[in-house]
Amino acid sequence: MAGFDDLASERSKAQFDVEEMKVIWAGSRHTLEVSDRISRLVANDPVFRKDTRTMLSRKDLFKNTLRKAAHAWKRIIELRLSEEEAAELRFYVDEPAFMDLHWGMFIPTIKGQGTEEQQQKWLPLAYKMKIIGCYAQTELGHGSNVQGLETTATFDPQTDEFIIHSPTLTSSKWWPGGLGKVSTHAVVYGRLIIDSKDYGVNGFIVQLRSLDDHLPLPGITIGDIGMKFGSGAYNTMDNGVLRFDHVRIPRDQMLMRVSQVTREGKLVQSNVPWQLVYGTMVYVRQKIVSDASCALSRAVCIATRYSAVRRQFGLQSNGIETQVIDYKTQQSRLFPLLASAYAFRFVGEWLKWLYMDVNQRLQASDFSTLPEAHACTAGLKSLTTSATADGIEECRKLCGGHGYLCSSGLPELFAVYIPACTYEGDNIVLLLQVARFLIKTVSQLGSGKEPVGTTVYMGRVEQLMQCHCAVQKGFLELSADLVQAAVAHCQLIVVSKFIEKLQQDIPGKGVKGQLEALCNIYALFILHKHLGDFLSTGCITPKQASLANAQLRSLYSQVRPNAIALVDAFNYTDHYLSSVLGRYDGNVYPKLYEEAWKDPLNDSVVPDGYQEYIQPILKQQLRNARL
Ligand SMILES: CCCCCCCCC/C=C/C(=O)SCCNC(=O)CCNC(=O)[C@H](O)C(C)(C)COP(=O)(O)OP(=O)(O)OC[C@H]1O[C@@H](n2cnc3c(N)ncnc32)[C@H](O)[C@@H]1OP(=O)(O)O
Ligand SMILES: Cc1cc2nc3c(=O)[nH]c(=O)nc-3n(C[C@H](O)[C@H](O)[C@H](O)COP(=O)(O)OP(=O)(O)OC[C@H]3O[C@@H](n4cnc5c(N)ncnc54)[C@H](O)[C@@H]3O)c2cc1C
Repeated sequence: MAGFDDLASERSKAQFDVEEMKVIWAGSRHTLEVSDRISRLVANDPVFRKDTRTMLSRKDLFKNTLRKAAHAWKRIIELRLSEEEAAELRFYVDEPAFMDLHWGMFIPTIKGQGTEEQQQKWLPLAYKMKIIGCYAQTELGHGSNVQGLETTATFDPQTDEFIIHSPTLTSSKWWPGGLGKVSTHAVVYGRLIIDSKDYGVNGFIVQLRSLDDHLPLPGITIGDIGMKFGSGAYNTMDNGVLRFDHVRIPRDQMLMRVSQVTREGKLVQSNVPWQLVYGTMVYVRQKIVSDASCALSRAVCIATRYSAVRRQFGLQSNGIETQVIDYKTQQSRLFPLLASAYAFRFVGEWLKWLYMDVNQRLQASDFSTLPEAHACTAGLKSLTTSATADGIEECRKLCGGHGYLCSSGLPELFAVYIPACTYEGDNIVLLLQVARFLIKTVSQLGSGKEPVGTTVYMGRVEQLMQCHCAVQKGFLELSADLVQAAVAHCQLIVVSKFIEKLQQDIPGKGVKGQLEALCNIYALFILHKHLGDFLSTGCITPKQASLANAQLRSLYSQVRPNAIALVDAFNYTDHYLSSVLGRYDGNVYPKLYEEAWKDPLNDSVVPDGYQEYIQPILKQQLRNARL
């Protein structure tokens, strides 16, 4: 078979140990073993099939998601899966659902912002799924501006309770995932009011629905906010709307690690920075960076395998056309994305370490690295999600017409992925936070602090920082240049962490060589993309720039024979890729043809509606023709 032979021949060209590269990509032999075993468990379970998703109505789609979530939970219990294995299973089920927010936000919030006592009360309930929680921060009128939230939590000393209320339409909670139809509880962010004084935004655990009949509790109005981008995609998630009409909760349901309210209604600030109220967002942003490398690698795997199977023009002496992966234009679009996937993987590993390090320091009341953790998670979340969203779309285009078919897996991947540029912090708003951090950092240079990083990339950041920003009325008015400086700073981090990765012990024949090539491709691609910045720094000359470009092109030739092996190293099952174009066996054309007939439109040869609408036209034309 053409496609199969092509991929088999490509795999025989590999100049490195693919099995060892799989370990590098997974992070360790242990994580490779777990992800390999769990991904195959999911792939072989018919309940987790994904190919019908785009053909279901919203209600059937959602009910099917609930069925999958219940089955996943049942398998986790039956197989006694560890937390790590359970997380892998939810990842490979590959369907946005309330479980993501229960495990990925509700539980981390209680762990990060609850007192020991509150953790002991609520975590066992959450871990055993006796309650299902969501993270209700964003409102109809405010998402980016957390300090602008309007929901109120007013302390009532008479009853030792907080009264949770939605005073305006714009204070309606709006967007929280899992809120619309499933969650029984939420961490609700609202303004703490004591004795008519506003003490700003805090988190409160609020029960939303009865645990007996799932009906909303008194004073609670709750529902789904409606269809989102794409047909299947994120519509498996019940992003919800929630309003409170003076709902009372016990005082001990305010998350009190950061600040406490005493029985007398006195606010006591603990010794941790108030920004810990934002801690869950930092946690999720670092996770999103790893998720970006997964989503981008998935799209690149599909586009790379298809580029090796697809032949177009360039008839060769053996009578067959040229593989499109051999065209320099295809390589110059595809290989930087392949390099970016690896680059984001490694910076995601580092960010996970940074996040754990910050948390360990917090335990010892060392808050010194919190600002850097915030800036890095915010900036890298912004950089990697924007690049990944653009990269998935580029992979769709790299697959030509067939990339636009749902059976390619790319439209669905794009539709599910792109809100990552918005949720957990709009990407521009987050870059502004990085810019603010850079301004503070630059102002401290010379006081013993020296910038670190690769010279050329460092020079670019410094140059971009020589722009104008003005502080007006306590609100930082940042020029767009500073946002570019923030992007440059994050790209510097990505390149630096890739270089650091290469300094580690990297076993396996040829593995380090391939990673060095990918690191150089990423660094030179970014240099080429932002050449104006780099030339304006004076760190490189036009001659050096053209040498760098030539080097980039020669690196593409170096990667070309290894491209299929480099995407095989992601170790994705065909189920996870859910793409006819990205099949491991390359058997594309027969499968594309087979998939077409599965579409419900092909259930009948003559389509519904022909008799009512088309036949009369044709008949009329026929009559006209006879007249
Ligand atoms: C896993 C499963 C996946 C599951 C998959 C994921 C599914 C999707 C789920 C989506 C969930 C969501 O979207 S949840 C909702 C997400 N929402 C957001 O991300 C909102 C974004 N907005 C914000 O974070 C804030 O409003 C922000 C923009 C930072 C501005 O905050 P403020 O106005 O309070 O503060 P500022 O005046 O800007 O800054 C005051 C100081 O605090 C610092 N600061 C600000 N934020 C900080 C932070 N997070 N940590 C530390 N420090 C911080 C600043 O650097 C300043 O420090 P100094 O300079 O030293 O004073
Ligand atoms: C799929 C999805 C899932 C979500 N899940 C959750 C959830 O589970 N829980 C939850 O609480 N929230 C959730 N959200 C909400 C999400 O966190 C917010 O939408 C996000 O933080 C962006 O805020 P916003 O909508 O207010 O955007 P806005 O801030 O209104 O953005 C609009 C435009 O204004 C610009 N802008 C805003 N402020 C500035 C500024 N100071 N300077 C320059 N430009 C600015 C932005 O860059 C953007 O271009 C979800 C959203 C989506 C799409």
